[in-house]
Amino acid sequence: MKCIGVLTSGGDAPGMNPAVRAVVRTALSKGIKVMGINRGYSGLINGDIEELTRTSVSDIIHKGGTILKTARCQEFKQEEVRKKAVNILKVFGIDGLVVIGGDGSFQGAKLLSDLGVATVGLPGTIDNDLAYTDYTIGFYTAVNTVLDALNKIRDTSSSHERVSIIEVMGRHCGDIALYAGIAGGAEQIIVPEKDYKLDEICKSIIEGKNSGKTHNIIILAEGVGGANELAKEIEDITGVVSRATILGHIQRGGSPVTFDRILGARLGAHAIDTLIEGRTARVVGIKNNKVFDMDINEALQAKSDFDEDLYELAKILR
Ligand SMILES: Nc1ncnc2c1ncn2[C@@H]1O[C@H](COP(=O)(O)OP(=O)(O)OP(=O)(O)O)[C@@H](O)[C@H]1O
Ligand SMILES: O=P(O)(O)OC[C@H]1O[C@](O)(CO)[C@@H](O)[C@@H]1O
Repeated sequence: MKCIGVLTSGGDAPGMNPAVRAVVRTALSKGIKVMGINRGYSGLINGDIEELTRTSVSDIIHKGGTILKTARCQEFKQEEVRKKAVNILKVFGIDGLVVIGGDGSFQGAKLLSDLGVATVGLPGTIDNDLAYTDYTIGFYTAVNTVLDALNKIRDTSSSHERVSIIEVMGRHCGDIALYAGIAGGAEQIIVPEKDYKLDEICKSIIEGKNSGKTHNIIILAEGVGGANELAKEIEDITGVVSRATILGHIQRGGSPVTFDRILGARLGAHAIDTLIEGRTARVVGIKNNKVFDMDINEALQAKSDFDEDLYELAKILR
């Protein structure tokens, strides 16, 4: 392997930069040239590609976003477009590709590997929705951002004696809601993996109020439904003033926390080792603090690993 390409795709995630840095510096340390592909698959099909050196990735370890930019590229779902991408890789002399992104990006990587490209996927998404790995790069930073907001909202919820509903990201995965809810002591955690009963939530709000509770925090994963609608329903039923806060893209930004920087470093380095050792159509991940690589098809088929124990613990502790 003489030259490796790296791209970031899908939603950006804090920690993508440390991962890119690790990919570049590990490859260079082994005598492999690195090409940075800008704007995900969109940049790949347009030949938006430039060589990366050690200094290209200096002073980025602490930065949110991705220096390579990212994009969503619907055309990549067409086989003729992917064939064009294969030709571009050949033109640039790239014989291995590291794709940093979420499950959609991995689908693209898998289909590229079916066309003979040596690919390795690196999990970069705040959602933590890739079941084959314990954590994805960006998840812990997003949880910290939510926690910071939750702490502040708790103050005003308490002063006004209101119900505060905080909507967080995670289309099909409740991990951001679950982790931030536990860490922030939310009264209710509503996630796509579990049904919830509005009547029971309202009953506990009224009981809490009667027993002198001044605040009431409900954390809601976006995949379940709208926070504003829920606030109105709760206010109508309980008579307690309810307000919604939708955190949105604030969760995708900011300096990566220690965990995401170290995860990016370890997974980035392992992705290069995987390619050098001739394993392709792989993804890298972490389980029980051990970095590993596995077949991309198996990884994409891994069943959701929602943490039921943590969810039950949240109910006891609230
Ligand atoms: N089925 C598919 N076939 C080929 N390419 C795909 C497929 N699904 C997604 N992609 C490519 O991957 C890109 C990123 O996918 P997507 O928008 O689903 O984000 P993601 O990687 O899942 O990240 P996030 O979890 O942050 O949203 C798409 O814009 C498209 O270019
Ligand atoms: O606004 P965008 O970039 O389309 O992405 C929003 C989506 O991306 C994610 O943040 C993942 O990065 C999802 O939780 C969210 O639904």
